[in-house]
Amino acid sequence: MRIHVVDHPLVAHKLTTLRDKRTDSPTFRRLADELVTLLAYEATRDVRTEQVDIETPVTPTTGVKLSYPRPLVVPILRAGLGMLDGMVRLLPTAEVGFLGMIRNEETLQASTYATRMPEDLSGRQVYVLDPMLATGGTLVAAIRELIKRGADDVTAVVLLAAPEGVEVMERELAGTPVTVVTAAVDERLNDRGYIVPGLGDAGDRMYGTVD
Ligand SMILES: O=P(O)(O)OC[C@H]1O[C@H](OP(=O)(O)OP(=O)(O)O)[C@H](O)[C@@H]1O
Ligand SMILES: O=c1cc[nH]c(=O)[nH]1
Ligand SMILES: [Mg+2]
Repeated sequence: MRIHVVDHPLVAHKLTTLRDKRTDSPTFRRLADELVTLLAYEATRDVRTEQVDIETPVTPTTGVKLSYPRPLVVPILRAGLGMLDGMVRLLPTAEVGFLGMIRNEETLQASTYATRMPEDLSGRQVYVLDPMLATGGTLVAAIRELIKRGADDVTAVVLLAAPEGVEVMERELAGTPVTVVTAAVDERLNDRGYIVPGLGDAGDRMYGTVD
């Protein structure tokens, strides 16, 4: 597994506002969207392309276009949904699948409550979106499902990662074609499995849940 931490002042600036507990839900959603677009630029560095012949008003030339089969983008509901628009803005022809997953806040075990994506992902590049890589349980389960369906290149785009979760992914997904692109790797997890300093519960902050 490869990990790429995007080191850029605009990313750091937006992430700082996202972390701030005073940032309200509409601003949180807008910043998450902008941040994903910046991360997507790095995450798609190896997106597959093919050569294409075109004519400019001046002369024939060759360029590139995204290859078929099209990439698949999979947001992990709920919080990953807030990253979808920012990603498909850069990849407008991508197909979109969905995975609904929830982490039990007592046991920290992830479970899947909804799956809607192609059965056969052979030869497909897949971009998984989830703002938080905490214990790693959610992303490991999601990526195992994608690889089981035949995906041969998976990139997870996350806003924040914990070192514990990165270690779990490296161990559990060793030898698989997986890359993680993130805005930061934070200090640690607390005893409730939250990232420190983190940004709190991404889904709650994005959608205004207060329970
Ligand atoms: O790395 P892990 O320890 O598995 O934790 C990370 C997961 O927890 C959060 O989702 P949550 O279960 O809160 O669901 P939500 O998006 O519906 O709020 C987050 O969006 C990740 O999916
Ligand atoms: O810090 C964390 C950990 C898991 N899920 C979140 O939303 N935030
Ligand atoms: Mg949540």
